[in-house]
Amino acid sequence: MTTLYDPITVGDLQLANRIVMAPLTRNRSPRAVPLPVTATYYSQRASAGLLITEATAISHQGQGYADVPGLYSEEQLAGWRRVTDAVHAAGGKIVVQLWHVGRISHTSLQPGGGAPVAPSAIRANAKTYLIGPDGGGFAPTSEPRALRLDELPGIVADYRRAARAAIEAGFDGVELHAANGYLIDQFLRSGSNHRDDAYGGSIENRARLLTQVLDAITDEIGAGRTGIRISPVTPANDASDPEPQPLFDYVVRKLAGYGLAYVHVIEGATGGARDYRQGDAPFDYAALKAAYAQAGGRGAWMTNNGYDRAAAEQAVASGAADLVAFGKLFIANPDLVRRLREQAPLNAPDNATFYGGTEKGYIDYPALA
Ligand SMILES: C=C(C(=O)O)c1ccccc1
Repeated sequence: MTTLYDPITVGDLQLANRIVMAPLTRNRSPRAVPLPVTATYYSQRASAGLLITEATAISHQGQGYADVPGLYSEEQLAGWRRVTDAVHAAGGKIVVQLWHVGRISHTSLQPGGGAPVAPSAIRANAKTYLIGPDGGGFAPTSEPRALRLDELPGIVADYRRAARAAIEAGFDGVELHAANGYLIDQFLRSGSNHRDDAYGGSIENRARLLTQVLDAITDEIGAGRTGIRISPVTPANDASDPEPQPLFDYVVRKLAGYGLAYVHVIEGATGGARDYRQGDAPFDYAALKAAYAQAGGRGAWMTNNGYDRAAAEQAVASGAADLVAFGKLFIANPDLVRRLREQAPLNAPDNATFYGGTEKGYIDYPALA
């Protein structure tokens, strides 16, 4: 019987186990440049089968929070090379999550102080994290402007460029962030996409940007080094669609044709209730996985959100998942793999130091003796 601790080949990547560090925003990259301490943070956790970095902006326009990293300047790439070198020296594998926030941003973070961009000019009922003269805090996101058709090829090119930059920075691959109410999810969900052109209305149209971005990334670096994250029913960042099952059934059937390394699925509300639902019926994750397989999907299936050791072991043993991603548990337990395998006690995460700050709550969690 397959266990959480067995190796697995995921696309072009050979992973030592099926325990994944989920992407975790930590707001510790001033001027969007990862600091040397970030290399320590990720290399401490290198025993994970796979590390997925915190969400990383593909462009200045794609930035939505203070002190989150980017992948679009030489200084940022140099910062990430420190990280990939340190992780590889520790025997780990790491991919970078490629992120465009769309409307989840603020004019103070945008090029020239402009409006954030989105599929439609619909303000999200959401907040973002800003740092001002008296420190960090959350503020309402700004009113976005609708992207013009002629701007979309430029955004696709930004994803392609970032994917190439990721490989140059030493990453083993990329994860396309298509979840949690950010740009690609804003196009997918009818609550945020009211376009009346080829990128709005039908499910096929709302998924068009996703497929064009995946075409570009997989053409640039290969599908075997490309994963994707989706969140069918999350309400994060005011994401909403009343019919998530047909929408994401279509999405995974399209994903099946790419030969991706993996599909990463947030089950329920991100960081919240696993049984959260949008629309009339509970979301059927087994049906989603079956639709992907039926359409020829061969990528690994990664699940996330609120798993403990028993649930993760059960998910892999039953075949419901090939890998399980852990977020907060990896913040507090750099040696989570060992602790799960040995059923050792777990450090409790300190919520007060999740976002922003220094080494406290970042690299000072103890490993087992
Ligand atoms: C990138 C994020 C996501 O995917 O939800 C994020 C951003 C800010 C705080 C927490 C999470």
